[in-house]
Amino acid sequence: MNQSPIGSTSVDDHPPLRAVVFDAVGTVLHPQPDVVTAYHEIGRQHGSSLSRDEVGRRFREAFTSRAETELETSDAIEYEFWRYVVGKVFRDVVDPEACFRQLHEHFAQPTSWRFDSETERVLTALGLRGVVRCIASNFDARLDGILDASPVGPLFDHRVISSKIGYRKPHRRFYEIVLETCGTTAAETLFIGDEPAADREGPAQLGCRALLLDPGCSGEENCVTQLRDVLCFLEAN
Ligand SMILES: O=C(O)COP(=O)(O)O
Repeated sequence: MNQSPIGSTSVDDHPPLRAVVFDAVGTVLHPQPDVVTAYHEIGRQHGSSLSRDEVGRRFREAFTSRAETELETSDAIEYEFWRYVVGKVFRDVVDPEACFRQLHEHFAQPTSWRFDSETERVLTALGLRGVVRCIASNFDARLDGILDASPVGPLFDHRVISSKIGYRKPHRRFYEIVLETCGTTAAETLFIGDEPAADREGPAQLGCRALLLDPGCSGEENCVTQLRDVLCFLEAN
């Protein structure tokens, strides 16, 4: 077990943890191949001659251009956002709409994703302790199909998906709905995820405990390097 700083978080005054809420993409779920490789390959099939590096640069620019204030959503809004991203990345494809549809469908396929190798073990261990396990994601309704196709899917007691509830992380309402869904108070609930604003600061503002998952963190408070550190955190709290 690596020495992450989880023990440094003293929460003696908190009630026991009764729920763990996992972010999806970048935490328990990873695209295979990675997003840039998939975009580059599918773009190429549609006539794009962009380099992989250029695809990556354009993707990051388009993806991060989303206003932090636009946190209300729906499946239609998510669909249009992804159409916008693909359009920003590829201006040299023969049929932009066909390219977009293929990419959108690609990321709906369970075979385009893999679960972190520790997910099943961590969820099973939490279940044996009677801890509620929730997946809470800014991904859209495509996540349902991916979870339904995996043995990992039924190990989550609840799913909260932003496009279905109308709010994206870090909108406060998103976390409130997670708590209502889990039936736990903020202090009884631990969030874990790879995005500081969405997965750590957002839930912490409501009084939840929250861990950033970052393989590169060292010594930082409320940051762990691997998924199974959640179990150590529960032991220590
Ligand atoms: O924005 C996304 O699609 C990623 O969503 P997630 O990291 O909250 O699962």
